[in-house]
Amino acid sequence: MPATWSESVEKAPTGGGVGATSHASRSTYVPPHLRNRPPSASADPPPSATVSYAGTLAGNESQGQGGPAVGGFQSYGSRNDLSGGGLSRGGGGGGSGWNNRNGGWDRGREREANPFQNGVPEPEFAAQENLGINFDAYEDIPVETSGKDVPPPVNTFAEIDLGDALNMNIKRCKYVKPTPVQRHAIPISLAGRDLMACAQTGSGKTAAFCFPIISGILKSGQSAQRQPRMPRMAFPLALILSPTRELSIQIHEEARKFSYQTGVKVVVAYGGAPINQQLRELERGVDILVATPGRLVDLLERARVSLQNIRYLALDEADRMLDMGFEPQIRRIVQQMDMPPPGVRQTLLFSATFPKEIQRLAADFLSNYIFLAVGRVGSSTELILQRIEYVLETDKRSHLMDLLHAQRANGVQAKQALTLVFVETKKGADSLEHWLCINGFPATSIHGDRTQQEREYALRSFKSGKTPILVATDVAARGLDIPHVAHVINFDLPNDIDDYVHRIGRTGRAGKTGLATAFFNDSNASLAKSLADLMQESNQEVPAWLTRFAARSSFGGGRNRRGQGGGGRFGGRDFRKDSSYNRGGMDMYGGGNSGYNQSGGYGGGYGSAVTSAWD
Ligand SMILES: Nc1ncnc2c1ncn2[C@@H]1O[C@H](COP(=O)(O)OP(=O)(O)OP(=O)(O)O)[C@@H](O)[C@H]1O
Repeated sequence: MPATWSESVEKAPTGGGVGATSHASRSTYVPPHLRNRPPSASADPPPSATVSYAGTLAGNESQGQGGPAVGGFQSYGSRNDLSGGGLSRGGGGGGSGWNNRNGGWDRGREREANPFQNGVPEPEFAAQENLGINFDAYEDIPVETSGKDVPPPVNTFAEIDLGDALNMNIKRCKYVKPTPVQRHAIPISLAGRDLMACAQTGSGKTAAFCFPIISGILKSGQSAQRQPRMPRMAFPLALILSPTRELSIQIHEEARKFSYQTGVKVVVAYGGAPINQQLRELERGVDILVATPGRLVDLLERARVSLQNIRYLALDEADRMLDMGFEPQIRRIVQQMDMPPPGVRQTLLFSATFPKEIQRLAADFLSNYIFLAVGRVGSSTELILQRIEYVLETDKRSHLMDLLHAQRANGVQAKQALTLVFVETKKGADSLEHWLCINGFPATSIHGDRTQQEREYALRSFKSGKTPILVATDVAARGLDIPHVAHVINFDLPNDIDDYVHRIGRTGRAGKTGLATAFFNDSNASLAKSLADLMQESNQEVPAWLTRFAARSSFGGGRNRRGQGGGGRFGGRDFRKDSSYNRGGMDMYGGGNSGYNQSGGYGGGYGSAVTSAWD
């Protein structure tokens, strides 16, 4: 089964004809002004615009799912084991053991595409990246938890009762032991507790929320239920929301690996792709729905999804999901539809950054939750070497060229050294991509003005090394896990330090090291203080000129979600511990909602409007 829309288009027998960029096997560059054109008889770009690159990598692009199509899978067969019944919470494992959900998949097992295959036989997965994870890099990482009765962490996956099928998939993923956030978050979630978890980029948060959800569904024996009177409506048990389409696609791919041959069915729904295919998938049954908010609202309005059976709600990049751009949609989905309230469902919020204002807002969605911070809240990992260079606006391109030439001279190339370049605007991305290509550096771009098909193609072309430079807006800033991103360049710095943290976090993942370079000039003065502070906290060398900028601009304000705060951020970062938030002596650790911000609408005055790149 093609995992994404463009895969399905590319695999369609009609072939080609969906625009020049749809040629999966060609490393052709299409200038921005020629994109989004209707198909022509010959989709080939003009020869002058063609940049051929890294012939050695040709053919590396098509990474289909390999396995047979799932199509036609209709039901879980013998899932008459709804003994769990209701929406009971809590780990509740007891001795009852694991419900056998294999019936449906057993019968249709040959139909379940192997998510591990990716076009190569399963044993070769052993050569995957995760073997190299450097756990020493996480050895002395500070961890803080707060809340009532925090379950103790575990040291190994074996200590946790996740079930055989899931354990098998963990082995298939080559996860030898849990990362720090997994060590703490998984037992908390398995105990049925709500969780707000903050852990550094690339530290394994996806598995930290997926494992307990899959395990909980398996344990309960509940399955994707159907209402005979509403056969076309899907009733997922878990909802995972993320801010971008590409991140939803990635979470879906990960969750499918984790739930392989467990009988747990994962479906993804995101904007920009034809809704009909997603509707068909949903009709076949769904346990875990991964979605972007906009598409989910559409599905809810069409009455094709009901949230009444939701037992698990996970928000990835939760601070982003609750900031001004997404908050109304999230409230609509979570509070104004038919989803069970906090205390009935279990809610898991994850991000690498959690501004206090957002924590306060998030409390509306949680019940008696545990706050977990692994590493410094919102800090960057020390695995990333950060360099800040003063570069005038007019010199940025030549400076970038120097960096890329130096990189090439060092012999690190193509797939082994991908470079991600962040810019401020969609136009700027197109223009820089074009300029790089005509200067002999194969690049592609991802931003909100590109079609979804082009976005997915660009990402695959980048991952494969065919175009080892990706010019991106913030649409690629969060969550994307792309192996071999060796260098993140902030050609234009963001206005917000948290965005910077997420952007540079595209490198230095899963214990590996990475490099992040930023071009700074006077127009970034408002970021100087938070940037200098962040670098200091991450044991980076702060240039003297930046310290001077920071001293000068510290009065200036600027858009900074972190607020005044000051001082080290580790310790007391659960906003419930901050007396200024703890109005009226309310027991913030008590059950039920916090009572803050019930009306919604955070007015903190930060954050740019959500661009069309999102969702
Ligand atoms: N226990 C583990 N052992 C080895 N590798 C792991 C383990 N857990 C996760 N990984 C790998 O670490 C990488 C980063 O994980 P993930 O994408 O979940 O990070 P994240 O914390 O969500 O990052 P971000 O904040 O950028 O979203 C992935 O490639 C994942 O497969």
